[in-house]
Amino acid sequence: MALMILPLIGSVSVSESLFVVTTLCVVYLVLKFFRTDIPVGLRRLPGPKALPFIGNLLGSSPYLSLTAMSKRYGDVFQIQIGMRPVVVLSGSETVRQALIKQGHEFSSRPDLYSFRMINDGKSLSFSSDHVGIWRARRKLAYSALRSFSTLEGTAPEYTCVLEEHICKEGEYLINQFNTVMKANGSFDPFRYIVVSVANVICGMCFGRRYDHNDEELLSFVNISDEFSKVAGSGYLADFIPILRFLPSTTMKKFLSINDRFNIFVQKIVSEHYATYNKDNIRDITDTLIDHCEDRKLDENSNVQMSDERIVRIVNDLFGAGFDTVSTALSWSVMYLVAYPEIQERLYQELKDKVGLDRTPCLSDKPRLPLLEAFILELFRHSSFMPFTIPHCELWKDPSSFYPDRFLTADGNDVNKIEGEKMMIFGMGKRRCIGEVIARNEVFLFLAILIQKLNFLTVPGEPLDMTPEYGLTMKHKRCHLRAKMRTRKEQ
Ligand code: HEM
Repeated sequence: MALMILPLIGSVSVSESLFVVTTLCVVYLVLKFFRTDIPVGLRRLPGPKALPFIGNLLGSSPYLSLTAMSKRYGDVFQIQIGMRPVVVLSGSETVRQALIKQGHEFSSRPDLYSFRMINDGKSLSFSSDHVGIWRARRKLAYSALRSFSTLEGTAPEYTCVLEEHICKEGEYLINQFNTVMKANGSFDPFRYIVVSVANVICGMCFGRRYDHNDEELLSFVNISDEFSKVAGSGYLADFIPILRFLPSTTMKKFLSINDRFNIFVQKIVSEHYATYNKDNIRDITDTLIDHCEDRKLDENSNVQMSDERIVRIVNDLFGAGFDTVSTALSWSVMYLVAYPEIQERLYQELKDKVGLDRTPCLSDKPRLPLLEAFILELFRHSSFMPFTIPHCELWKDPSSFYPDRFLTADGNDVNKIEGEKMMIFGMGKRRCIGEVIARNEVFLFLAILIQKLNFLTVPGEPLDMTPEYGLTMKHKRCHLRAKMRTRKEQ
């Protein structure tokens, strides 16, 4: 700014000069105000030099820029995003030290402007509260999820209600892929997978499912990438506060998705309140209403939460439950297409260990080690939630997609020690509470799809596996083909 003004100084008026000097003073004072002083005896963390107001530029793939910086500055360094100082931790030991050994200190979330817009600022996942109320809500959410996912199914062939929902949605998904294939010759995998996955969590939270063409459901699940971009710290006004006052199409879209989502959930919660019967708890929403009635809250923390806060937990579960799992499954289909020989091996494993006459089930897991290894490798290689991944030095030949790295030497089992290095669900006090459900969903949906369908590219359309940055990184929307497996192939 000063460089641009200096050559002109000879021809400017006194009032213009005064204006320039005043502006420079204000800028200086603002910079001084936001500068964080280091307490005596402590050192400033290493890190790249930041530009005033803008901070460090991370480009469109922040996880790659940060990985490059960690090579230069080490496992603990500081950057500046806009006007906010940010400490970056990398390397599994450092992350473990922070999130497990010093778990309490690191269990909060930053108080970002965009996070306050999610779930009216009362989100279990995004709000900066990390003690009393957050702990009580997390406990409640966890127990509601656990009791509902282990509940018995409505028919004897299903061991639990989660299995029943996934099996039914898996069959609907196959029919849907076949219908669209017949009509159009190809399909957009995410568009259909997201509805099936949303239906599983809808079944558990609200006891209902939606049609693949339901406009209301599609109006927010099918554009969840817009939400993910902002929630993945991609919104500049979170870091440069003055930008909040400027019109922003990103924020407009973000607010609109949040609104549609809240209205959708609120309507169902109101219907549940109207028909609630203590002796017939139908789903997770009823469980939460039941808790409001009983006030059976965290006995240890003496925390009292409003009814509204308790019922809002269902927003968090539904929101966290569909975007993550559908992103994982959509990537899985991309990898199956990208590595046809692995797809064939997975099909053979299913054919040999489960057969083709019955639908796979959750108890088939120990019989299908290659599928388990494929899922672990998918989590590792796609790293679609990039800020929880372990340092790549942990893996031999990290850029290859190689599921066998997660198998024992004889190939008959999953190598548990290697599997436990996979930290896509986070760790410590904020670790994902939906991990068991998510792992089961990805496993069973995939087993059902691979048993029946062979996924292929569309001729002439090369596969683009470049991830698009967001809280959950998605592949670009694309078209694929699927063919029903015939008995002849067996
Ligand atoms: C493959 C699927 C999934 C992945 C990769 C995943 C990953 C994660 C990660 C990385 C976190 C943040 C951990 C941290 O901050 O350190 C998280 C939090 C969370 N997840 Fe998941 N998740 C998945 C599926 C699910 C499902 C199915 C549900 C619920 C049904 C769920 C519910 C939550 C909730 C409520 C939180 C917030 C916890 C808190 O802040 O206390 N997730 N998840």
